Amino acid sequence: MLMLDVRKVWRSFRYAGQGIIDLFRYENNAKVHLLAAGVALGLGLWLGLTNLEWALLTMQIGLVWAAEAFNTALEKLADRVTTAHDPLIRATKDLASGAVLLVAIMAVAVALFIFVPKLALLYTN
Ligand SMILES: Nc1ncnc2c1ncn2[C@@H]1O[C@H](COP(=O)(O)OP(=O)(O)OP(=O)(O)O)[C@@H](O)[C@H]1O
Repeated sequence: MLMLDVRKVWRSFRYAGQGIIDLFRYENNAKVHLLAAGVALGLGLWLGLTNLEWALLTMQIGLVWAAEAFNTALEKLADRVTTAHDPLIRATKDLASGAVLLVAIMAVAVALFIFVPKLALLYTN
């Protein structure tokens, strides 16, 4: 029978929340992404965005944070496997951080598409 264990769901949320707190508390790159998101949200509030632009911006911020979280998780797992120099660990970590970089580049591109025309309009009027 379909029975929902609400306490288990709540516990999972708490663990996930702790993961998010740890991410922004201990990971330097995540702090950079947090700052960048703050700047983008501030710019959005200042310049005024459409619902679709807010949706795109929010999505990009979420994607970068999630990629950073996955990257951090993989790094920790890799360090558990070995901290000795290892070509597969190097490849794993480079690929994971490459994924973050890809998403971050796309986020910058989306931000430019949204903000540049608005800033141009502001400074040409
Ligand atoms: N055990 C290892 N063997 C080989 N190369 C490694 C190893 N650990 C780290 N590296 C190399 O050093 C880089 C940085 O790894 P590190 O674990 O220090 O992550 P970080 O400085 O937190 O990087 P990131 O910016 O991706 O969060 C890796 O991308 C990889 O190229």
